[in-house]
Amino acid sequence: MAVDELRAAVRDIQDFPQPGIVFKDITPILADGRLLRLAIDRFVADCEGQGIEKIAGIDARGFLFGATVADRLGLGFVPIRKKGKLPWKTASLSYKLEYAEAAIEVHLDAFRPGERVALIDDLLATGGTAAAAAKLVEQAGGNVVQAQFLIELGFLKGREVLAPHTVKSLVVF
Ligand SMILES: O=P(O)(O)OC[C@H]1O[C@H](OP(=O)(O)OP(=O)(O)O)[C@H](O)[C@@H]1O
Ligand SMILES: Nc1ncnc2[nH]cnc12
Repeated sequence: MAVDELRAAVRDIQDFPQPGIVFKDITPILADGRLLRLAIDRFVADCEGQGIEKIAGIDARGFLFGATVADRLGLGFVPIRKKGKLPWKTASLSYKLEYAEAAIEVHLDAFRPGERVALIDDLLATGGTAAAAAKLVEQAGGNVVQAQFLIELGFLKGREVLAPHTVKSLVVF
């Protein structure tokens, strides 16, 4: 099955970026044209029928998938960036993730009021990053219809942190 091929290609790196973390390395998927297309096809299929009007991608790995999906669907793409990178007026939030703390920002004029947004990132772990991103989209006027991930680490229960938003993941570990 296609999803099993994606799962098999993810590489586990022990103790990165710090002891105790098993890092899910997606670069083998990015490096394989067939697998990359397969992943993008699945992301696109999960958007269909949802009336999505804009894609928001989370810095940095979420840009790889988000912008590609946006292009496939003929939609605009909004970057949710790590603090200090966006040049205009922003909404900003600090958050905790599996192995760090950080802050992300979005431009305040990124969405039309009520615009239907799919939020895309490579990986859902504790949900800290995606929950902060969803709040930012809403502070900027967007309506988060769903959050989509290549990988979900189910045992970290990020899905519960994102509730009541709909979560769609291609591969669950
Ligand atoms: O669910 P969480 O516990 O919040 O973790 C998930 C986040 O962690 C990683 O990003 P990271 O901040 O390492 O940034 P990168 O994409 O720039 O590597 C990953 O790409 C997600 O954005
Ligand atoms: N275990 C993990 N592997 C890759 N990216 C992550 N982001 C947060 N936790 C992660």
